[in-house]
Amino acid sequence: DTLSKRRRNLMLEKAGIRGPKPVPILGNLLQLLDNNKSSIFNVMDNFTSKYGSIVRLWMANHCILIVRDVKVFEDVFKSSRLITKNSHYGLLEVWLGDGLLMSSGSKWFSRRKIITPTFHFKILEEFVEIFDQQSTVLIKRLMEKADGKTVVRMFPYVCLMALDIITETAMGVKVHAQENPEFPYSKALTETSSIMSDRLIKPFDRFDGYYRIFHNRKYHHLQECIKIMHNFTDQIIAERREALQKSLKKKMLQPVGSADEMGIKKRMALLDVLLQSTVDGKPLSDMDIREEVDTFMFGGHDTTTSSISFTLHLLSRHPEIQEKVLEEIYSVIGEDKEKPVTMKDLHELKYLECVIKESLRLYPSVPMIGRFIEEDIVLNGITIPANTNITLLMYAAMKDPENFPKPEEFLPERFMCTDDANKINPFAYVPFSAGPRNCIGQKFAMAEMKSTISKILRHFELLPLGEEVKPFVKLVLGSETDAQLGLKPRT
Ligand code: HEM
Repeated sequence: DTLSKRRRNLMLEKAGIRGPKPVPILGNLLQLLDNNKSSIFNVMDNFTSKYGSIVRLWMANHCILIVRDVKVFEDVFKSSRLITKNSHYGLLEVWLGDGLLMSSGSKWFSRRKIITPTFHFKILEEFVEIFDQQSTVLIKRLMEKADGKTVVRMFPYVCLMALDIITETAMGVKVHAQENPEFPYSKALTETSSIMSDRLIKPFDRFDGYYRIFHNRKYHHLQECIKIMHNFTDQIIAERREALQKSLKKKMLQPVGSADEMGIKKRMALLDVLLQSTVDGKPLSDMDIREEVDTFMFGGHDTTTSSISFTLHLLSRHPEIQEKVLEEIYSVIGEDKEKPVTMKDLHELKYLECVIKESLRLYPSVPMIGRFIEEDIVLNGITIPANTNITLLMYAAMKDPENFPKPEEFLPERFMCTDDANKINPFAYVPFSAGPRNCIGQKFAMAEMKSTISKILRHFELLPLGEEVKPFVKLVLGSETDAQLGLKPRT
């Protein structure tokens, strides 16, 4: 280990990669200890402005490179070898097992292949109705606050809606989280996300042994929450498997999702697609499916909550942009507030898409991602030694003035550019990551966000009330001040 440490140090030094001076044994852990949720961006930015676009950190024996160099991003994203996640993700393992987000090597490859059709356009199209129904429930809840004066904090409202959407689309069940936030599964999920977020940014808390001793109560609560979630997912899988088998027997080999005797088509949940998938002719086991369903639940609700909330806040501060989105909505959907939207309508909301993209640039739900380098590799001409973690600071790259002039400004028009010469570098704009390990739920997310944001704008004018957002890192991007705004019903 000492040899490997010396080798890594020598190679990085030779490549001119620098970083803060490590102390024996702990490395730079102490410099990272006073990390709190909102200061982590400052800590990272201070490192990169002092040491350059690639910075070396030591956490005990773990070497971590933090990177904001877009050329390195490009080499990482294009590589089919660099698909192993780094140690930070280990925290999620008790919950997500070895599902798509966490797995690597041939397991990841074969899973990705069978899960890709799960997000097929035809399946997503069926979900538009769910997006619409759940945002109708949200509108009802918001109406109580919509007096044009009350400051509304959007995150908790949006979160429960996103939870309802992902539970119904992933598992095919309604948990009514918006009406009943105390439902054990929904509560366990939000509490797990919150505990995991706290642990992620505290280097010592990440170690299970340490956390168990110093945060014993929380440790056991976390185990309890995970048990509740696993039991719930297991139960749903068992029910859906049985329903599938019955339907195959009864309806002459018609899978779930096909039309019943009355000709009424049953909607497929993502889980049903997995139940019908095979690897080398064999179906996935209940455990395999649970990992993937839990991964969808994790990947698919906090991320969209964050992006929808930040976008609504931004729109409340930019009335002229809000007006432009509304005009587009009227021209595509019409002025009837209750009319359900179709996938085709959502596709046509091009300006709204630019608004969401720009919001994700300024406030990326996933601000950084990590990889583990298993063997020496050349990235942007620099040989990076094996056994190194890299963290890509996507939030920083997306504010680089070279690729995004006036980087701090909210300018959705920058995404309207159609001429090739001025098009945005695809490796500089990466809120959904890029390459083989990009976000598999990207189209799902975009449809959900367009549907719910347009629904809210059809019903309310968003007013610039309350405090400004103060981004911080949870598992995904949150805001210390929540996402505040005022609401005025449109007549
Ligand atoms: C605004 C919304 C979203 C954003 C910004 C986002 C972003 C990302 C990013 C950056 C990654 C790469 C993570 C990494 O390399 O560590 C990722 C992966 C993933 N996302 Fe999303 N995501 C969003 C919504 C969703 C939704 C709605 C789902 C599911 C319904 C989903 C499911 C996944 C899965 C399963 C992966 C792992 C893919 C793999 O490793 O092959 N995401 N997402």
